[in-house]
Amino acid sequence: MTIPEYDSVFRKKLFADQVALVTGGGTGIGRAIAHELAALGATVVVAARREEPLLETVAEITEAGGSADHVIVNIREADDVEAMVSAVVERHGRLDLLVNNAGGQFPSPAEHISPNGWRTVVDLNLNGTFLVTRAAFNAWMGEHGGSIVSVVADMWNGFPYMSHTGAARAAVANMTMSLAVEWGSRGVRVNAVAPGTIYSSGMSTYDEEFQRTAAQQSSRIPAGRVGTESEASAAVVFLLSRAAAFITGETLRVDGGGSLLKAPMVPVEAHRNMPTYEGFHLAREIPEEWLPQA
Ligand SMILES: CCCCCCCCC/C=C/C(=O)SCCNC(=O)CCNC(=O)[C@H](O)C(C)(C)COP(=O)(O)OP(=O)(O)OC[C@H]1O[C@@H](n2cnc3c(N)ncnc32)[C@H](O)[C@@H]1OP(=O)(O)O
Ligand SMILES: NC(=O)C1=CN([C@@H]2O[C@H](COP(=O)(O)OP(=O)(O)OC[C@H]3O[C@@H](n4cnc5c(N)ncnc54)[C@H](OP(=O)(O)O)[C@@H]3O)[C@@H](O)[C@H]2O)C=CC1
Repeated sequence: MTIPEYDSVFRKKLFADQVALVTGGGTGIGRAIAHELAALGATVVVAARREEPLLETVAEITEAGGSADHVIVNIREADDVEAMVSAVVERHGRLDLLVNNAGGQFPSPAEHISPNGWRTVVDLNLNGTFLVTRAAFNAWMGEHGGSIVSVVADMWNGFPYMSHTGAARAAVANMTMSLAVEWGSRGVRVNAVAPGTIYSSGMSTYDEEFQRTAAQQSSRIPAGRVGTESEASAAVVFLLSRAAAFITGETLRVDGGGSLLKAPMVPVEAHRNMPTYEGFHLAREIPEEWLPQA
């Protein structure tokens, strides 16, 4: 059976002779990015903790005529990260493109997140992203230039029930701006992509109730639907490419307009637990019918 080519909107050989590292590249959005970059001529290294999905993705890419291999890494471990980046540069002689896609979290009301649960999610999404970015700069990009894109999330207006990841992703967006300034003179562009709800394989890591809530997001998204892995990939590939040569420090939303709506992701229960403030006797008191009814 012939493997159909990745139907990228970008031109073939766009990344010929370039080497890309995609963390979390064995599954979901990262896997789509790895496929698209390989179809555009890059040699792609996919990296994550579990070897099986990485091997599968490498096999798929190879079968489709692309060039790929893998490294096992826990991006929360600084030594692992250094070893991963050294392996890429030793094997392939360069590292032009970095996609910080590895990440994740669990849904929970904030008051039930344990201290270790909070630390784990921040460690993965913020500290891990920093460690990989720093290692790529020090091992190659600082001297030769490069392009970095981190996958964050729709954390504008907060991220209720995922407050740990919201805080960590907002921090990555801020770090993206800092590094764009620090590393511009070294020929390194640093950007981020903020997906809204994407129907990726990552969704199946959640329980059914959460997936139902995610599926209901369509009515709160101007596009009228959730997004695809390829839609997230296309934005990452654009920012990595020369088409974005004058873009750095940016976080690009890929959310069908969902982040523009002020409607809460989770409805607020009717309550009267926030007493009003009226500073003087002439103030207009909110009438009963304007207050939530029991
Ligand atoms: C709202 C509508 C929106 C609807 C809109 C939907 C938008 C969705 C947007 C986002 C989608 C995606 O990201 S999809 C991608 C999803 N993919 C992933 O999340 C994969 C990566 N995730 C992970 O690996 C895990 O979730 C993560 C916790 C981060 C790391 O796991 P580890 O095995 O390394 O960690 P563990 O040792 O198991 O756990 C470390 C601590 O975290 C706690 N912990 C772990 N899972 C927990 C859980 N489910 N609930 C409570 N606490 C948990 C543990 O109890 C530990 O704390 P102590 O017990 O105190 O020691
Ligand atoms: N799908 C969505 O709606 C959205 C997704 N995102 C983000 O997009 C990115 C990709 O997610 P998606 O494809 O949906 O889900 P996946 O769960 O499929 O992807 C997460 C990837 O990260 C890897 N990973 C997790 N922890 C580590 C670690 N400590 N070290 C190295 N690799 C790690 C996982 O591999 P392994 O477990 O083998 O290590 C996995 O390949 C994530 O950052 C996610 O949070 C953001 C907004 C929305």
